[in-house]
Amino acid sequence: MSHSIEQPNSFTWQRAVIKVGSALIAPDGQGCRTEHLLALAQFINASRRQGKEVVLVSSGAVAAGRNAMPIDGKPTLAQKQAMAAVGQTRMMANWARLFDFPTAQILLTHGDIRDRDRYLNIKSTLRELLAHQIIPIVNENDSVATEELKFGDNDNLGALVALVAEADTLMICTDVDGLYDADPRKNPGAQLLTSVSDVSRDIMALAGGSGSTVGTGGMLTKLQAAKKASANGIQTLIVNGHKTSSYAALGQGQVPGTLFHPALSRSKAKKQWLRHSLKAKGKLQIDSGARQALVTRGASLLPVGILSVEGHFAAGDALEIWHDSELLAIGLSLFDADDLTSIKGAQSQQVEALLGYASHDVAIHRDDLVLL
Ligand SMILES: Nc1ncnc2c1ncn2[C@@H]1O[C@H](COP(=O)(O)OP(=O)(O)O)[C@@H](O)[C@H]1O
Ligand SMILES: N[C@@H](CCC(=O)OP(=O)(O)O)C(=O)O
Repeated sequence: MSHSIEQPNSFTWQRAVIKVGSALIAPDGQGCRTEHLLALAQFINASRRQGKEVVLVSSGAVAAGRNAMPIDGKPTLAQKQAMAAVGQTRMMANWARLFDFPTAQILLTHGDIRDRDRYLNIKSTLRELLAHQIIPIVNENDSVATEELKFGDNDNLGALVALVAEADTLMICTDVDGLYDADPRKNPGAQLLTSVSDVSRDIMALAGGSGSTVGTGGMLTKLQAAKKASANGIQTLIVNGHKTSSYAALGQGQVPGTLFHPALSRSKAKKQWLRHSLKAKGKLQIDSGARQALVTRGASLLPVGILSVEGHFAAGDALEIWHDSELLAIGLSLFDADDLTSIKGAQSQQVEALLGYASHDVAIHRDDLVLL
């Protein structure tokens, strides 16, 4: 088996997606409480003071809206969607009370992340919010996403958000200490696994369903999320959000639950993705100043350094970046071929006038660019 029962490992992180399950928001299965969120909010505050960045993925809309719509028996899908609509605002108000900096709501469906234009917009929005020290709080758009409410879960959403947000860490806060070798609610002798290096079939087979009335996926969706994150160079932690000691340990760089190691480094994962999963749709020639900025400063590519644009491509497509006869880098363009041709060589402040609309001031953001 590829797992081990060891002493807690230490770990470091810089940008985390923290996923908070319904059980922590609504411990009684309905309404919204702060009981289990205070210690987490303090941890987030302290982490931000150290310059770390956090995106929250918060469940709990359905549970938070449940007592506004008393019904007999199991709610129908439409009733759950209505509960989510009521509960989402309550849940956001609950979070806002815990932070002394602004919070922002982002509601997503899986379809939004699959659509290239929407994906780019989500990415840019997250980037801007983080740059302005605002904490994005993401949830599924339950009221519009039929199949998401039926099959969707915020653990897998958390992994996708970690990818879009370029996070190095996914922390899943739940009501259990981590991954056990059997569901601890049913097996009192179950052992906690502190470190998992490969989310193999053996590991997947350990997962049972949700133990609470409000949780959606149980341990299985957490393992799916960890697998996805790991394949993209992101580490995942499952921690018990019911225990304040979890956050104290995290604050000291210790792992209080289960740590899933990334399968490869983030830069390698990104390089593989850009190199092998995406076919370049165009070519840019850049000048020596831009080459210098990319290579020595890891800077974004500005329109001013672009000498020529070749190919038919849309915003979001991969482009090769050349300097003379040297293939330097691959990156995702923020503009389509026509717009990039119009703004090549221009100063960033001229972009709006040239295109006729306000847009990005870089052509390829440094996070979307790998040097070869
Ligand atoms: N192997 C396992 N190890 C730990 N917990 C497990 C395991 N299998 C199933 N579970 C259950 O998963 C639950 C957590 O998932 P869930 O109820 O969906 O929480 P959340 O609302 O935080 O997503 C635990 O309370 C536990 O009963
Ligand atoms: N989007 C739903 C929660 C879905 C979900 O995955 O819940 P959970 O298993 O508690 O993380 C809501 O806000 O109620």
